Amino acid sequence: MPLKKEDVFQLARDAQLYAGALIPGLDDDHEPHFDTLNPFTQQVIGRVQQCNGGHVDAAVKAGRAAFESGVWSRLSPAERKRIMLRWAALLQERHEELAALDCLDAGKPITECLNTDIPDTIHTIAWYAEAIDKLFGKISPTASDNLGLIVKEPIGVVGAVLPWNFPALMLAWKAAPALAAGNSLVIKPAELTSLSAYRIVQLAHEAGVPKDVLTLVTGLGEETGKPLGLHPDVDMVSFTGSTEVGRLFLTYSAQSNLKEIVLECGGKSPQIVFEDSYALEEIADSILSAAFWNMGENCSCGSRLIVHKSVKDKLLKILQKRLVDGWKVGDPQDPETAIGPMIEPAHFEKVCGYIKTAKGEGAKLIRGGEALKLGAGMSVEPTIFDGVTAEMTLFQEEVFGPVLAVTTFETEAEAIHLANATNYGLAASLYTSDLRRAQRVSRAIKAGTVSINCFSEGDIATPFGGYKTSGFGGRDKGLEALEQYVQTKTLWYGG
Ligand SMILES: NC(=O)C1=CN([C@@H]2O[C@H](COP(=O)(O)OP(=O)(O)OC[C@H]3O[C@@H](n4cnc5c(N)ncnc54)[C@H](O)[C@@H]3O)[C@@H](O)[C@H]2O)C=CC1
Ligand code: BAL
Repeated sequence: MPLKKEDVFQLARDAQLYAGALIPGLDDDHEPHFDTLNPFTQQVIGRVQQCNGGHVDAAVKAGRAAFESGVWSRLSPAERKRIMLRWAALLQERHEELAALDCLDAGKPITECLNTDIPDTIHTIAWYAEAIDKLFGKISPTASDNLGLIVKEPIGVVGAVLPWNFPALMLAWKAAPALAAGNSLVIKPAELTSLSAYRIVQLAHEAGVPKDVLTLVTGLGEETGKPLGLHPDVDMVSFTGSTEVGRLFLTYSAQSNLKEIVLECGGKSPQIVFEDSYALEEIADSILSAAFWNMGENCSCGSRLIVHKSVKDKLLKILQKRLVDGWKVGDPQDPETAIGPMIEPAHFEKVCGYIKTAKGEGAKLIRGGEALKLGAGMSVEPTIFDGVTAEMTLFQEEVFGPVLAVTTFETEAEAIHLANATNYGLAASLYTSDLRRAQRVSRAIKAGTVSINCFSEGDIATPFGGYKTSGFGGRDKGLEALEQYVQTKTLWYGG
């Protein structure tokens, strides 16, 4: 019987939740482990197994043997699709349980988990399942006595290293295309949020994905993530997380077997509001969502508002009023809550540090800036700084919290210059009612996703990833993601 979210909340109160290795032969040894906490109550809600290099090696060996046996890699795409659709159906049956796990483990508002994270997780898996039996190879132009076929083959053993901010959804963004393409996959969730990953992988096995093909190693970055990055028999790693750790994966690859690396890292996304924007009341909610959705703990967070000087004061007034009327801060289990606690005390301190630095560098605090005690956890009031210049830390560095930096401009060229004036290039939004301006500016912004008159990461059909230090090696989502989990082979038939 699927668990209801109330049952999961009770299990968490009893500290009965668990996540650990899912590797054939090793998945009943739960030790050593560390505790996982509810960010709102700061109470232990369960245990997470601390996997080591030995676990990683066992998972990779299982994945390699399964890959060479063809049990999944040589299955017809239609058969893989059938199993993955069954997986999606099982997740649908369990969607309340999965939403509750991410709410409790990550402090994400339950309404978000129920309406966005888990439905998108399920849709991602179903979408790649449906895509995989509709991709055709190519025949090259040759003389009639030759035949050149260009075929796609799975890469082999893939590692997926995940962040804590969208635990279930980021797993799906990696696992769905990697498995649909026929690879074996070793998943390493973030140490702070492993609970939903454990359940989602169990359900994949129940649906028929062979246990050797899809394995899970829980644990810390150095002890579990690093051996995966350095493993000589892993063919590719797809990573989402900080740019700093993303760089490490490039060095792991260089130090080992030149495995392919795909990185989806941080951002400092601009939101440009031109003087000819649609009614400011109409765009205000979109601007606030970009800045404060998921407590600002989002790689595509629209953390820089670049606004034309003539409309700034009016827009800021509207934004502040909307923040008072909406955006309830509180217990993530409350369906009305829009802003929950920060993921952990250390991260809260980091966000507070950025607020302090912004004040010290001369930015003008116009809203928020205060620490908020939320249950036993901590959050930060949705915060807005005006007068932020391109030289300031708040303009340049990813805060990963609910802090919006406001900068003004006077010309279109200046707006473009400011938008591009960081090392990041993940996403951007622009607001204008001039179609030609929208076309010009969207092309000039160096970012992987540019939303026009809205804030969006697109949908599952559109690729997602970054320019500059926001990304490397490929994209999540879309058919582009599927392509990076296969390699190309030429078959040349002689006459
Ligand atoms: N998508 C994004 O843009 C994300 C950005 N971040 C940023 O990164 C900061 C730190 O957050 P973290 O969760 O600590 O992200 P992180 O980049 O440290 O961790 C992401 C993943 O990498 C693993 N990892 C960490 N150190 C490793 C190492 N030395 N070798 C191999 N694997 C390693 C972690 O266990 C986790 O699974 C945040 O404050 C935020 O600024 C965090 C999560 C997501
Ligand atoms: N917003 C989805 C990707 C990420 O934050 O890591």
